[in-house]
Amino acid sequence: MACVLLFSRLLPFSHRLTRTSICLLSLLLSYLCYCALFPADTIMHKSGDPTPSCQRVLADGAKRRLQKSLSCVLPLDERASSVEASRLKSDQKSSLTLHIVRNDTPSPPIGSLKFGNKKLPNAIIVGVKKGGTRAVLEFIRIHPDVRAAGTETHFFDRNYDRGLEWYRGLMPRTLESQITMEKTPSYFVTKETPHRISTMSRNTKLIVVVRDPVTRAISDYTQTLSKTPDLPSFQELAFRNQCLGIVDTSWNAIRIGLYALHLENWLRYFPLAQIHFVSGERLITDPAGELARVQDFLGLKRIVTDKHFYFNRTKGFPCLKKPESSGSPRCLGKSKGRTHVQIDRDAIEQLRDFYRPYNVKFYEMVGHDFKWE
Ligand SMILES: Nc1ncnc2c1ncn2[C@@H]1O[C@H](COP(=O)(O)OS(=O)(=O)O)[C@@H](OP(=O)(O)O)[C@H]1O
Repeated sequence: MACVLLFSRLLPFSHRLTRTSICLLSLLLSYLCYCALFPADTIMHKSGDPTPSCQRVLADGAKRRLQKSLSCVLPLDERASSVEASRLKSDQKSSLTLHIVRNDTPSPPIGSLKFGNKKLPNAIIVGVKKGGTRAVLEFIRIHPDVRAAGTETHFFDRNYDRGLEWYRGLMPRTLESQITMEKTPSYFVTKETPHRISTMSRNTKLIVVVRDPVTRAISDYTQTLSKTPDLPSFQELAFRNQCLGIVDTSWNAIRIGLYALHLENWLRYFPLAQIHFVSGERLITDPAGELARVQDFLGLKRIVTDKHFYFNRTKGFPCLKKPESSGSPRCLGKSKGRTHVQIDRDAIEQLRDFYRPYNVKFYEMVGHDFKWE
């Protein structure tokens, strides 16, 4: 209307128009002003969506910021691999979304999203490399009373100088009732580690996933070869003199399999009862059985059972079933369960002969025959 009045005053000849023509002109001008002020797409939005667009932009931005804050609170690896963490995350996300819809205030209650405290681990999977350590950690952490650091910390072998507070900082937050875990397979063969862990706490529970040392060595070699294609052959590395059957114990892939020798070092600091041995072979054929024993050892209720696993034919390994709440079935990554490099039968037999006395000694020490023939 203001447009019309202004316009009619500015027109020098308006006084000559009749009352009817002024009315018609006013109507036309009103329409033109209206179109100029409210373009077509704005009008469509307004009729189709009751939320004012600026409010929508604010809400979307706030939602994005809150989701970002969430990823800071929960580390990526934990969110990716822990069923419990992803359940928690989706709960938090939906409650935050509700928060945005109901209030115009975009600031999230971030403080209230943190729960529990970061504690030093009560239990550590200390080895062995290529034994099945990732599988044990991923399977045990679906237990609601277990939370674990997602990545290998290497605190007691490579990062000890950083101090215990640095180590604690890597741990997930836990409630009083939950236990904290981590896994770093190289601990088992690092001389200083048993003493260092016992200095942190003599009560730390230790888990060692052991596997036939010959298969383990081939698995180890297969992994190294995938990163270093011009590596010498397995036989060249494993033997000082293959004709005479002299094994090169200085090669790490061979040395790690001397379980009895490494265990002696641990027994100087920890009683045998505080160390639990998981069979890497049975972990594949009967994951629920092995996990039942791990739960008993950790003093946990047997919650992880056979209903959590299924055998994935394509992968050739057990995987975790789809959790009830959300998510998809989970197998371990491509680097777990690789096809091994073919090694000739003679070399394998020679290595079996080499390891036999060490294996027998190991069975005696732990009071269990793992039947690595
Ligand atoms: N469920 C399931 N899925 C996939 N892989 C499984 C599983 N259970 C045990 N394994 C065996 O775990 C082996 C890898 O061991 P680690 O996780 O200890 O390896 S690592 O030291 O962390 O690199 C890996 O060794 P390779 O088969 O030689 O790749 C597997 O044999």
